Amino acid sequence: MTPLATHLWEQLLAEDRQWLRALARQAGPRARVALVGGAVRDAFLGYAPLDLDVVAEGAHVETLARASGLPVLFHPAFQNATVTLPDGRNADLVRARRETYPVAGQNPLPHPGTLEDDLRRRDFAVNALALLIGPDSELTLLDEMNGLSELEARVLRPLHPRSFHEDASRLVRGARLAARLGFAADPELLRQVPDALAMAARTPRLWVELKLLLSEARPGAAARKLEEWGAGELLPGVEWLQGLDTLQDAGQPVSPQLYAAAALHAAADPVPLAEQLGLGDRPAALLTRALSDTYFPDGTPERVLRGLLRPDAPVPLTGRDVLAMGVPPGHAVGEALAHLARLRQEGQIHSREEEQAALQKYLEADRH
Ligand SMILES: Nc1ccn([C@@H]2O[C@H](COP(=O)(O)OP(=O)(O)OP(=O)(O)O)[C@@H](O)[C@H]2O)c(=O)n1
Ligand SMILES: [Mg+2]
Repeated sequence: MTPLATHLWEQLLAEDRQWLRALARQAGPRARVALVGGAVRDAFLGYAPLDLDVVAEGAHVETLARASGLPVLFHPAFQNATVTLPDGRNADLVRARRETYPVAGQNPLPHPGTLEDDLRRRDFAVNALALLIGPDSELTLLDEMNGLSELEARVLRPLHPRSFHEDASRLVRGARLAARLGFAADPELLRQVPDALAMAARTPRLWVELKLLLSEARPGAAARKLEEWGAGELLPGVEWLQGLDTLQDAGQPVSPQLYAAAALHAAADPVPLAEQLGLGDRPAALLTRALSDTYFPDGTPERVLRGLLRPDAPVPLTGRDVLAMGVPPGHAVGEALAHLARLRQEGQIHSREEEQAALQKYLEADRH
């Protein structure tokens, strides 16, 4: 048992270690059970892994998953079991497999394989480490693809020359990881960028990953990576997305919807982009409201987006402004605001000064 394997193991939640130990014991000495992918990567980097992917070789996955007594959703085609852990998180238990791509861009076909095959089929070396858990809980780190040294160097390298051609979504996954973890692109990644772009339209998973990018902690930084790598065409509006990152850094919460709306604003043709990303109607509707002259209070998504996209947009007068101009509290305030809204809609007032002048005129007319 190496100190590193033990160290990685100790990053896991105690209840997750207990579940994994039980799985390995249940699988027995002829099988191999390993924690793989992002969980091992994150443990190495010092983040507590919460999202567990487990590979089993030489065991019957469904039986193994059900032995814990936890709720299981089993997908026979992929020999993949989703187990709901006691605290509600989902963990994936999958049969070790090789993959072939009969049609590049489409889902691969799974074939039974060894644990090593399963590591070789993955996206990046840093995601291809396995922490083996023996039947007596002995731990071994399996580094089939040189992932450790690349984790230390903080680089992302695809595992073979046709990686991005077969699965172009890896380009977007790479940008998400690079921005989130501060990793750099290996020259081999950059060499494969054109392959991914050529396949993008035929790779539904790429658009799923791009939508996930909008839910990263700092989507603007991830979009910037895509641009730096020569793939800026996948997501327009990097400057605005980065502007939203800056607002978030300053403590303003920004939802994925808001990021999506900003990207749509930058798109030459927003309708197909919204469709490809599966955004639904809400980001487009948010964008329309943000670009309108309707009043929205400070801190609302409409106002945040308007401040970004139309920094010179006049800020309409509010009830407080109307009170400050001497209107008594009560229905008169609402009437004055309604009057201003009407003028705004008719295009008669275009600035804060014009709003004030129009209100002054309205109040004077009222007095006479
Ligand atoms: N197109 C893909 C998707 C996933 N994987 C592999 O499956 C693992 C788990 O996938 P996922 O949970 O999507 O990614 P993580 O690496 O765990 O990253 P995240 O923190 O974003 O979940 C990855 O680490 C990687 O080994 C892959 O090779 N190719
Ligand atoms: Mg994950």
